[in-house]
Amino acid sequence: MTSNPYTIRWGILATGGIAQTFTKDLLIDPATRNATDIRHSVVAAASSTSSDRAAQFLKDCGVSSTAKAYGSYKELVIDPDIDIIYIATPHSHHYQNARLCLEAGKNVLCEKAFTTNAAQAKILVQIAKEKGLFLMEAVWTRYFPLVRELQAKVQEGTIGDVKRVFADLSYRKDVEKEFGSEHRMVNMDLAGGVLLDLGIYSLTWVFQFLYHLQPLSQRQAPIVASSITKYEKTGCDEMTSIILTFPATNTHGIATSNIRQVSHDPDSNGTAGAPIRIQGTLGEIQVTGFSFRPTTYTLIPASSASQGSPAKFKQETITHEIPGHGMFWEADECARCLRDGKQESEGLGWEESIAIMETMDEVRRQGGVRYPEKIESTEYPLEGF
Ligand SMILES: NC(=O)C1=CN([C@@H]2O[C@H](COP(=O)(O)OP(=O)(O)OC[C@H]3O[C@@H](n4cnc5c(N)ncnc54)[C@H](OP(=O)(O)O)[C@@H]3O)[C@@H](O)[C@H]2O)C=CC1
Ligand SMILES: O=C1OC[C@@H](O)[C@H](O)[C@H]1O
Repeated sequence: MTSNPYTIRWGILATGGIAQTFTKDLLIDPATRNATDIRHSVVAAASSTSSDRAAQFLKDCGVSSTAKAYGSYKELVIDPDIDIIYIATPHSHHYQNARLCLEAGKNVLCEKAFTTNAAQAKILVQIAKEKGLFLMEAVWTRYFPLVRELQAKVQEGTIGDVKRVFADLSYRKDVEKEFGSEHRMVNMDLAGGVLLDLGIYSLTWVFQFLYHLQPLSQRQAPIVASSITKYEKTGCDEMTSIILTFPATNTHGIATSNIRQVSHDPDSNGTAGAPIRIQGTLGEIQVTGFSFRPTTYTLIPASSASQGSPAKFKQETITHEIPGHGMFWEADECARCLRDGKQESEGLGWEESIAIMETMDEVRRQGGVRYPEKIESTEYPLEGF
């Protein structure tokens, strides 16, 4: 598009699994996804463990040897050569880590779930607002072209008036063996549990249609009815089932999640039933595969006999190729927001991130899941982070 792409310089905070996946995606030439207006440069990484670990991380990701390796997050946030920091620590640490970055004047992309609770999210947003900084929750799925395409179809009325969205994510096969009682997925000290880790994707599918279909001036958080079953070993939430009612449109979202695989196999082509169904008066859209990394959807018209007026589309299945893991699309969004002087993304604005955190607070309240005081706290700074 332009001969002079806008380049942003990333600092990576933490060196675990997703930090590596994200960093590798940043290094993929944006032209392979037809993005010629922006570029990404990884200029530093920090590990709370040691600078050697940060250096090894950079090497493993294939980052240029000129990038800096820090042995603490505090050193990273004061590096003047960084435009934005990507936070990839466990949920329990997001509030403290994001606040550290914002207080130091850095823009932030923070992994999901944004924080452990809405009170923490509100404080981060307030600081970003006051300091004129960009802040975004890294719900990468929102920025997939496939999702944008579906949002446009729904907004155009392709499937009529949308009434209901079903969304499920339940897929781990051997939980006790894989996670035991210490892994961040199930560890209460790290804000583990299915809701903040996987349930947030089910909520994302519900929100990115039903929250957005509410007229802007009447946009409201949903009414929440939910149930939780706990994981015996740690007391974290293992299965969550949520019914959301969006009052401005009287639509319902059913968001379910389980750490364990339940019925459908997202690896399959959807023969056991699509985990995502967006249902309208003229038909529905079914999305198959892992709901956090969607590749395929099917448009299914309702039969005119049962619905009165016929749908104007034919049944069709569409597949999108992903030239990498797919985390670069959220990074591209950050680059464009910084270039355009925006502090928040329209794909997932502050108000919506807070509304989702409030929904998860309410689900945890209804199901009796509370994290240790230290990680629910809004106190800052706290020892040990
Ligand atoms: N978007 C997506 O697809 C995915 C997102 N995620 C999200 O990313 C975040 C991190 O997940 P993931 O990468 O799987 O986690 P990992 O356990 O693999 O990595 C977390 C990293 O955080 C740092 N850390 C700092 N303090 C602690 C602590 N007390 N305990 C453990 N780690 C600590 C460590 O890096 P160091 O030692 O270098 O400081 C560690 O390597 C979570 O918010 C998760 O929800 C996870 C997987 C996929
Ligand atoms: O965000 C995520 O997406 C992929 C899952 O495997 C992972 O547990 C989760 O954190």
